[in-house]
Amino acid sequence: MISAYSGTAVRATEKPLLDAGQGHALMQKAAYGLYAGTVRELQSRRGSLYGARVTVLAGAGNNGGDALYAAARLAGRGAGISAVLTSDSAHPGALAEFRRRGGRTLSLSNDIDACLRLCTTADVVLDGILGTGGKGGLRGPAALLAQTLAAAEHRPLVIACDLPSGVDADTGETPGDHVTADLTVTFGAVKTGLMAGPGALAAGRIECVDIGLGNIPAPALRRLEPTDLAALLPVPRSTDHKYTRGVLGIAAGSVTYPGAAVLATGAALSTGLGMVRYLGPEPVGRLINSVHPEAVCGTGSVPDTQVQAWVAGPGAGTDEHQRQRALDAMASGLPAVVDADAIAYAQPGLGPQVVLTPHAGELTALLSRLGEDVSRSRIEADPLRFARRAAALTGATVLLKGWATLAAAPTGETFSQAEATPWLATAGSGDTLAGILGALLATDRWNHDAGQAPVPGHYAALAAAAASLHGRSGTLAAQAGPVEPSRLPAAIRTVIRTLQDARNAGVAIPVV
Ligand SMILES: NC(=O)C1=CN([C@@H]2O[C@H](COP(=O)(O)OP(=O)(O)OC[C@H]3O[C@@H](n4cnc5c(N)ncnc54)[C@H](OP(=O)(O)O)[C@@H]3O)[C@@H](O)[C@H]2O)[C@@H](O)CC1
Ligand SMILES: [K+]
Repeated sequence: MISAYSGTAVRATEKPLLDAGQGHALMQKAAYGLYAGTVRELQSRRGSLYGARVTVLAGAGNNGGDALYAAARLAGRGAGISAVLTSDSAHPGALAEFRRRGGRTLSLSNDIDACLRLCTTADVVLDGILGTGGKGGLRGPAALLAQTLAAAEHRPLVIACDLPSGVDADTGETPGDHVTADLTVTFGAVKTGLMAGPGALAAGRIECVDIGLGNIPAPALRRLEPTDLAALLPVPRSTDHKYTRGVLGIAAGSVTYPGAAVLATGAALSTGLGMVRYLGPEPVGRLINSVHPEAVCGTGSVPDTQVQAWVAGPGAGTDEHQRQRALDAMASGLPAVVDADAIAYAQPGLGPQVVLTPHAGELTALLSRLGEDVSRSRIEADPLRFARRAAALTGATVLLKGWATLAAAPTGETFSQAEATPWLATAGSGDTLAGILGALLATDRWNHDAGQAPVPGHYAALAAAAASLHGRSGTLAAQAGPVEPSRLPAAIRTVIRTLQDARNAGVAIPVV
């Protein structure tokens, strides 16, 4: 599990250490981590460091200090080092060491063209303009620098020091121009802003360097890793039969949109469960059975159907019966995935076992109905805040889909998963995610262990697991070309088998 903390929390944890005079030692550890991360990246990309051109973008604060010290170490390995000073001042000790190692410096305010050239002709750019002390986006010439880097024809490798400059460490917002990195080497703890919103996209791959900060209070955000995912996947016990494994009710699809029901059913069956009971129009049931003969299809009502969890909404359109089933599923007290058209029926007072699965547009409409007018672009700029807000207002768990998909519990626990491939942005992809999550809810052991209340955030963890499984399956399927959602079930089974085989063998779980 990766835990992320707000920049504010990390700074508060650092404060006593700084007051005790350990600032220099902490900076040396951070700089060494950045140096080592850069060496690894360069060696894997070009085989050697010798002769690599490294340009540091150094701001006035400690972030620039880290990057200058790291570059000074790189000079010791044969790299040619230069720095663009983006402010009138720079960390004095780090600048002196940088120059002592032969680094040359240019001032951004003196010769902007030469500085831009230094960036676009580098092999590696170390971004040390702003760290956790940054406020607002990049300004003036530093903003131009970031734009030039983003548009460069031969883009150098960009490694962010602690976080890409211009990203808000607490929220992932990018209020103005910002650096986009290939790799972010972050210090002490992963910052929340690297795993949420535009910051997650700007961060690239994340490496965290331990600099001995000790414990930071409760994480703001968590991310499931393969071992966590494997532990949440359903494994049948030898005493199980189809009913004890878990039965999922699916009230999805309509005569207008029958395919959504087929996709949700296929994904649920591939995730592994005892049975799918489908409720919906007869022609849709017949279509499902032509692909999945094992699904039990009917036209009945939710209260008359015995299941452990529900999926409601995908492809339901304006079908009145499906609307009633979605309302009944939400009121049933059972875990329920409420997707697509059914999200419109969500009201305050739901429990955490109800998982709403909006994208940003659907969340805009939901929040507006709940009395909060906020634009889609505002939600996309700060998804963490609005996923949590929707969870607090409805009492439900909210899975907000996006580049980094967020799962927020009404009690505040939040997960971020970023395994998805852009190839998954296709019609039918959401129906598949709903089916996967439905299967995880139907087979969830808390469901079957009567009398035990799930821990807070439990349904958010399951929603995150579904998002991770969906993303990994999409990435695997994309290896064979553009992803059709109907191809995802085969990939889901492969990902699950890989995770379970590795867990059973007690070996490190490969990242699919
Ligand atoms: N603390 C520690 O123990 C350790 C910290 N470490 C490292 O330090 C980093 C935090 O360092 P930091 O506090 O010096 O802040 P940092 O982000 O470098 O710069 C602040 C400066 O930028 C300025 N400024 C602000 N916004 C601006 C803008 N939009 N555009 C332009 N300028 C702007 C601001 O000016 P002001 O607003 O105050 O006038 C101030 O001068 C942290 O991320 C990590 O890398 C590690 O070494 C490990 C030990
Ligand atoms: K930075």
